[in-house]
Amino acid sequence: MTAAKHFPYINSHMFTEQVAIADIAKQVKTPFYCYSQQAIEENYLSYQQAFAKQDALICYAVKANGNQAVLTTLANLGSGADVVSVGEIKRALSAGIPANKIVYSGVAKSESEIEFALEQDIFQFNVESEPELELISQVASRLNTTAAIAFRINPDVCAQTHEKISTGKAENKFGVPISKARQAYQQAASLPAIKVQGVDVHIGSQLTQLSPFAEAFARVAELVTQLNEDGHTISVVDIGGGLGIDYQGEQVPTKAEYAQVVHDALGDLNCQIVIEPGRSLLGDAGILVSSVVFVKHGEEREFLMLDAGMNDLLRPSLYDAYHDILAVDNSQTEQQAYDIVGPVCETGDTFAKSRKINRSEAGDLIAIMSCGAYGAVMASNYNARLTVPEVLVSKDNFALIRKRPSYDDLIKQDIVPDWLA
Ligand SMILES: Cc1ncc(COP(=O)(O)O)c(C=O)c1O
Ligand SMILES: N[C@@H](CCCC[NH3+])C(=O)O
Repeated sequence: MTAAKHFPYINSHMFTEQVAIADIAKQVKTPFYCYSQQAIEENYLSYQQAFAKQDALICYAVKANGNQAVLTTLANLGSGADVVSVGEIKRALSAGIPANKIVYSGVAKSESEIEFALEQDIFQFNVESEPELELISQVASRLNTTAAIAFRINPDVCAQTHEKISTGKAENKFGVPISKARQAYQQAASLPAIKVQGVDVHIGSQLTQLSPFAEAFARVAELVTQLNEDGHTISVVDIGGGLGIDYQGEQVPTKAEYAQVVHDALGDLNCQIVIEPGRSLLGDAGILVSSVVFVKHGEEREFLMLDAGMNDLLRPSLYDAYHDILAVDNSQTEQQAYDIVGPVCETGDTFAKSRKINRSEAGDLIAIMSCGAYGAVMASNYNARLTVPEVLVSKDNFALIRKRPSYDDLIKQDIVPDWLA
């Protein structure tokens, strides 16, 4: 829903100062992802404004959209990065995000990944288990350096979101149980090459209620007080990401309301607050543009067959996620209910069922809305389909920010052993 605000020119010929989606489609060919630079900037600035009264560092969650042009847009605004792999550290650094604004999350960091992060001297390791802590201590000792750490605490709070993207319940793989946290910090303080710096929490993604945040942050606040009493110096509280966006008319909390909850729970601790937003920075800033290949009159349903598939945008198949779907040209106003599907050989390759949109025909352009986050990054080559290009629109300009690879590139990734040739 909200994405429509950033792409007014999709459904209208009135906004001629903007780039028309149809013009991009002519040059780039569908399917392609299209992002609005202005929307990304607006979203970042509204976070900055909401947290202006707190000592806060925004560390964009690179996993939501790791395109170098997207990262550069955020780096230019002063953003840090929340990363989960060496690949994401390299992407962030290459976009100009300094290492001292990088926090590193993830449940299974390997020795070589830890070594790389230490060599870059990142701001903080968000440690998710005791064995990980021990490995970081060993590697840091070997490199004769110190690792600044926070434990990611699992507060056992229900995030009231889809179960596949809920991370803060006791049964989830993430973090150290809050009941074991003081013990874990004791261990950290006793290990060489470790500097205890912060406490981290992230209870899930696409949260549309503030109460789970409030509950988790209250538990963190209590823990920070206890840890300080235990003799540690906690100077950073990393509150993770998770603020949801409006996909289907949901009433989502504003960034200001979210910041108020943070302030109410953590404001007295005298800590720097790290925020790791992903979806709420990128989600409504991107769309997937596709063409209708065929309209098929099934026995029970009308199918709109698109050239984009589940390999390009996995969210509807994986989470039954709702995305608004619009006809790019709205000169036809008659509505029709369609099952909107892709070309992949799976019944699950369905973007929407019985969805009413403008009556469409083969060759028409269709926009799938609000897929700037967890869209292109989750794409695959399933069915030997090429990953789709990405485009960034800025005022009346647009630029290709990711090329469509060739089939040759795809085929050459595989190696046929000599004995088969
Ligand atoms: C540790 C961590 N931080 C930040 C995020 C970003 O979350 P979101 O995109 O919901 O803001 C995620 C993803 O859920 C995450 O796992
Ligand atoms: N991939 C998920 C979000 C996962 C967040 C990662 N911790 C989505 O598309 O909604």
